[in-house]
Amino acid sequence: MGENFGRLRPVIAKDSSNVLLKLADNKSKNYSFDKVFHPDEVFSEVEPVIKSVLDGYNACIFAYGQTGTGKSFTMEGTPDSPGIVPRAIEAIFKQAMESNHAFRISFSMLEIYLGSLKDLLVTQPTKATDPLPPCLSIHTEPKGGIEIDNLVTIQVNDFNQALRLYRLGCRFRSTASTNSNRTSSRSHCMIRISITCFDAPERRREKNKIWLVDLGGSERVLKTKARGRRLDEGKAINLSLSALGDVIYALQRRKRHVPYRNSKLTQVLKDSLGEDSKTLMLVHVSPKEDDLCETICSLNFATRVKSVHLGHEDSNEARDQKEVSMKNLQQKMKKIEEERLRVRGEIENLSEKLEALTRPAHSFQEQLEVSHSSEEPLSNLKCKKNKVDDVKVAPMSQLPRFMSATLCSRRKSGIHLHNSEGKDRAIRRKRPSSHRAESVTFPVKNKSEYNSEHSISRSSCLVGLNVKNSADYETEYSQETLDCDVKIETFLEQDRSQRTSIRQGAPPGYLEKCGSRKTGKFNTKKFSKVDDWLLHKNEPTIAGFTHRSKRVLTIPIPGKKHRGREPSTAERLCNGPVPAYEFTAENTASLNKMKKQFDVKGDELSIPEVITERPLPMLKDLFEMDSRLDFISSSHTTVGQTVIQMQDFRDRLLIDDNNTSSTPSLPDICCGTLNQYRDDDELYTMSIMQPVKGELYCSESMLRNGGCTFSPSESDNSTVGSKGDSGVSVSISDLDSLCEQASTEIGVNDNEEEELDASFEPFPMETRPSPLTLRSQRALFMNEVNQKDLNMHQKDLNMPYILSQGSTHSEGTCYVLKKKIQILFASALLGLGLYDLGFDNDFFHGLML
Ligand SMILES: Nc1ncnc2c1ncn2[C@@H]1O[C@H](COP(=O)(O)OP(=O)(O)OP(=O)(O)O)[C@@H](O)[C@H]1O
Repeated sequence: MGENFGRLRPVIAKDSSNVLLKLADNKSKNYSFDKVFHPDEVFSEVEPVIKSVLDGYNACIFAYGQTGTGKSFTMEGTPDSPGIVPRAIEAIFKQAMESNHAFRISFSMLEIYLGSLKDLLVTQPTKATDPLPPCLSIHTEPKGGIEIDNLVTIQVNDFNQALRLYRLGCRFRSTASTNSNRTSSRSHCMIRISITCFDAPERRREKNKIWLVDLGGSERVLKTKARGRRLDEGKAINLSLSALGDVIYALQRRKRHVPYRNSKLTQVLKDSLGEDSKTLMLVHVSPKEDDLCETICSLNFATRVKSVHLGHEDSNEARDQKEVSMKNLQQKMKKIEEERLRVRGEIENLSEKLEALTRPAHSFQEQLEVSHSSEEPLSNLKCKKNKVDDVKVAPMSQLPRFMSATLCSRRKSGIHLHNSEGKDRAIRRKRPSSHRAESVTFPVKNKSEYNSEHSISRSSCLVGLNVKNSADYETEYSQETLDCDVKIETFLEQDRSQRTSIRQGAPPGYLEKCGSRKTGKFNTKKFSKVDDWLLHKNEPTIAGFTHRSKRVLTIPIPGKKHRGREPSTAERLCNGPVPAYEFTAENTASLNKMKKQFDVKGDELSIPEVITERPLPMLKDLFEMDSRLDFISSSHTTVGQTVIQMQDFRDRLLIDDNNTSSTPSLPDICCGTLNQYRDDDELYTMSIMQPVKGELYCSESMLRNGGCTFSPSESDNSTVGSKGDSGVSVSISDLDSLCEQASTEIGVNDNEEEELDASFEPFPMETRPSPLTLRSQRALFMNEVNQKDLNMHQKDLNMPYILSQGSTHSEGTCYVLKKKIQILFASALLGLGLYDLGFDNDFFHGLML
């Protein structure tokens, strides 16, 4: 404050942030600031800025105000009362010392006089002969920093060094006496403290600086009445202050262009006013009433500077634009997500379809389940590898062309082609009109109209192929057979002449010599052929049956009660003990007869001479020992996964002669899959359905019912008893004839038969049940049972035992059927590739013809 205060108009500091300026007696104006300082409180606001400088921020502290208002006094102070500059320098060194980092502090000092930079640390020439100091120029570094070329920068190690330099520079400042201030500053004095710290990554930047600026005072030329050089100095100061105001205004309005280059002052302070710099402006005002206008201008300028918010905050407009852009992006993301989910769903659906199409078949049974019914001409000639009836396969027309099943893909995936109408068909197999056998040839009932030969692989997947011309598919079939180890051949009856050329494993001419089914002649030559075939099959060509020739069938002698646990199937297969069987007193006599007949002296009756003396038993041998096989009780054998139980077979045959009145329980006829029915020709046909759980029970009822038909079926309830769909039907008369021939050819003498027959009670002809009543117990729940039939079936439940072993050859049906069971049993023992060892095997059928 100068001494020429004149008349004062009080500037009232209402509180620490508001200033009330009395404009007139009844008029005043209020200004709000961050802080209204008491003289002793000024530096308290400077210390935080100093701390930011040590943290790497650029900073600027400048004093602004009317001339003579005490700016230089505030910044420089006095020796007794140091101003902002010395105290700031002192604070910098103090905080640097307290820091863990090592700082390099440099000191520079210049003034902007008449628009030019003047280094205050360089001795100014006093004579014309003195060399001129280097010219200072401002340039911008690549990183945006402002550097002043040729400016003397002196590294200072402590506060005193810096203070001496500062005082040295102050001595060169341009000052002059004006009407407003005897020691008026005629320039802008700028002190730069540069700080460098390399080992502090947490600092904002390695090298930063703080400007301590004592601005020249704004002055009104008319009031100061400056002339000449003073006037020029005043104009230059006002001009630079105006440029500073413009920069502040541009920063306040966040204009894209900030006019830094309008003055040297703003150019030098460019990197210390904007961006992330810390700026502290000290506004000085005069208390004099005459300086009211300058005071108002200074306060307005301070208010504008106060409203400047540097940094990267967005404007409202930019914020709105960002919000709109964000919403648009969110909508796009939502659409993309929806599209992604949709595509993912499609991919999953296609994957499921692909998996269904490529899923391997679990068993041949599944293949049968999905095989075509007889609606398609050749459907039952083809095997299907996969079960696809539950899978909805897209029509071919809807699939891309590249996804259309090729022959190879069908073969592997089990895709069935569509019928001629192009409809998808859930492939179902009813009773086949053809038969399958493994490595054997067999006749097929002439039901379908196809007349070509086809060899079908079990592992093939040709079920459902709408084969119209066999010639077109012969290549396919031949290809299929290359992939499998078991070949299945199907033939039409009228094509038997061609069978020898394509069958596998069977000796030539085998089937040609078989008797015709229709003739009812039991041509036993086929047994020899089968024997030959068995010998031929002795080669271990079928996995799992290479040791079958070593099997020994041990039959427990009746009367011996075997104790111990129930043997497992494996044990039974390995000649283990058969399940315990306790004979009653009624059959003891029969036992003794049988032991005498076979000259058995031990407790066990075995047939090693048949099975062990030869690599493989001959079927004729089995027939020769048919009576012995009658003793087979609960014998089990397993081939593959199928168990055949000759359940209670012996019990039906070993009835004491003296106990003819006994009424043994009706034997279990078959497992729940057996059905019988009567057709119009009074053929009593028995259909043994697919074994349930792999077990098949053979029993007496089979013997009593004139014929049997063993054929595969897809389910328990399908086509049972339907007329004409059985593969083989044998009339009673035919079977009788067959039985008679068979008993003769296999060498069963009359004496033996009579002896055997004597042990059984013949079933009186008058009480012989009608074919209908011959339905078994098990057939009750399997057949379509009406109330009428049910009443009749009640009789069946208590039906007396019927002689199974033909007492006369006229009732030899039982005999032949027994033979068939024996053959089945033997086949199971030998692992003759019976398909699942159900009675649907073609080998068995072949033997029946
Ligand atoms: N707070 C104060 N206490 C005592 N004296 C003061 C104070 N403030 C300023 N003065 C005196 O007022 C006179 C003018 O002060 P100063 O030179 O600091 O003003 P200025 O704003 O720097 O003027 P100019 O802009 O012309 O340089 C000086 O003689 C100074 O000693």
